[in-house]
Amino acid sequence: MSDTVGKVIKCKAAVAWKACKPLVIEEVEVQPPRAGEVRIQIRSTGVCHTDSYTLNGHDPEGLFPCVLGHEGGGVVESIGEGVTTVQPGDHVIPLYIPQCRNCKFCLSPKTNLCSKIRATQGKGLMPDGTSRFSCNGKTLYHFMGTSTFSEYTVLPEISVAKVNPAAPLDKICLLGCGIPTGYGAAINTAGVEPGSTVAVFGCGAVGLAVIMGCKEAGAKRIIAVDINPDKRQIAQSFGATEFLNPKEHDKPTQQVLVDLTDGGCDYTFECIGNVMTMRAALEACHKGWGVSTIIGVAASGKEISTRPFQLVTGRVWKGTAFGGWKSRDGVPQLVEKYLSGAMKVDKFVTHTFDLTEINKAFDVMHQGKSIRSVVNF
Ligand SMILES: NC(=O)C1=CN([C@@H]2O[C@H](COP(=O)(O)OP(=O)(O)OC[C@H]3O[C@@H](n4cnc5c(N)ncnc54)[C@H](OP(=O)(O)O)[C@@H]3O)[C@@H](O)[C@H]2O)C=CC1
Ligand SMILES: N[C@@H](CCC(=O)N[C@@H](CSC=O)C(=O)NCC(=O)O)C(=O)O
Ligand SMILES: [Zn+2]
Ligand SMILES: [Zn+2]
Repeated sequence: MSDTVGKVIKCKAAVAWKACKPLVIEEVEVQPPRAGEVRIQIRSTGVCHTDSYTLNGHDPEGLFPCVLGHEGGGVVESIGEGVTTVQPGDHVIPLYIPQCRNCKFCLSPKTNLCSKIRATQGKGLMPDGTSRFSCNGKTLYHFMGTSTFSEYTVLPEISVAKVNPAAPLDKICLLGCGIPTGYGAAINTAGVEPGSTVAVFGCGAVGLAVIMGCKEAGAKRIIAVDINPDKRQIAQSFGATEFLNPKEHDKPTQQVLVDLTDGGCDYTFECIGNVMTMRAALEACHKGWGVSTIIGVAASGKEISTRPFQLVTGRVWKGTAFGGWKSRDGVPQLVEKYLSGAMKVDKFVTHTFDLTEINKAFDVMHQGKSIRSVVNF
């Protein structure tokens, strides 16, 4: 048994003190897990666009000071009373959508949106309404129920997926968000069929994972849409058959796509978080049957619009969170798929940093240079 069990752990974490300010590496105190909770030593974490969105003050639920991060891989350090599904030493992926297996959402095959702890999670707190983090006597909020930008973090047991320890945590941490989200959007949410024509707006990690899912589903044409010309080559390496840079066209992107595809796409995906591209993605769908799936997270106060006629004439607007995966069941399966060589993960990692360099991960994201940065502890 580790000598930290039952004790407060002092460790390093990247603290978001205020919106729009760089993260600060601090010594934080992490309380032991309470009943039904698990304390995890985080070994690696990806940096997702949603971390940047929240740090930049765009999330209506964003709270400061907090510990961001939701794409982690780690090892269980200790467990609280009553925890039965994981034990110290287990390799785990923190889950921002839990799976309690009991709530009406978990019992429905139609959704992965377990709501057992959503209310407290959205307030930056553990299910008992308190935080496990503090720094110099000041309480820090949790983020997305995961807070992986810390050497240690505490999660509810229902928010932890136990995974095969043979898988490298510095790669499979990405199975905590971006890859399952995009891949699942194609496979689970949209249900892309063989022979389909699709368009994917935004070629970051999420969009590339959509492309990967569409290719696996047998899509005939996969049109990657991005304003960053550097994304052409990488999108094609993930399976895009064509690349469209809206900046190279005078016409609206939806018109370009409709013209290119004899009336529109069977499926489109928005992986940017911009309400204008959400509209373009919907309007690029084929009359009668085209389905557009929103994945991108738009800033506080933004609303989508289109002519209702677009829906009257058979286009469908959908959305997805974490690609529809029921998390504790799905993530270990995706890890096995990766280990079998049937799913790309390593290729998404373009940059690695130490915790002290975490702000550089945000810099390369904003410069359009990275797909995913992984921070190793
Ligand atoms: N629903 C869910 O469960 C999840 C949602 N998300 C959300 O998905 C979105 C994508 O995340 P992620 O892949 O990490 O983000 P990235 O920032 O890595 O990728 C976004 C891509 O879109 C490009 N882009 C920006 N503006 C436009 C535009 N107007 N037209 C075309 N392309 C554009 C960017 O170009 P450039 O290189 O120039 O920046 C970049 O290539 C975010 O909104 C994120 O918050 C993420 C995970 C889960
Ligand atoms: N808190 C925001 C919405 C943020 C959001 O939509 N998050 C996605 C995951 S994004 C991951 O990178 C999500 O899963 N949402 C489902 C949920 O229950 O939060 C807001 O209030 O608008
Ligand atoms: Zn994410
Ligand atoms: Zn549930």
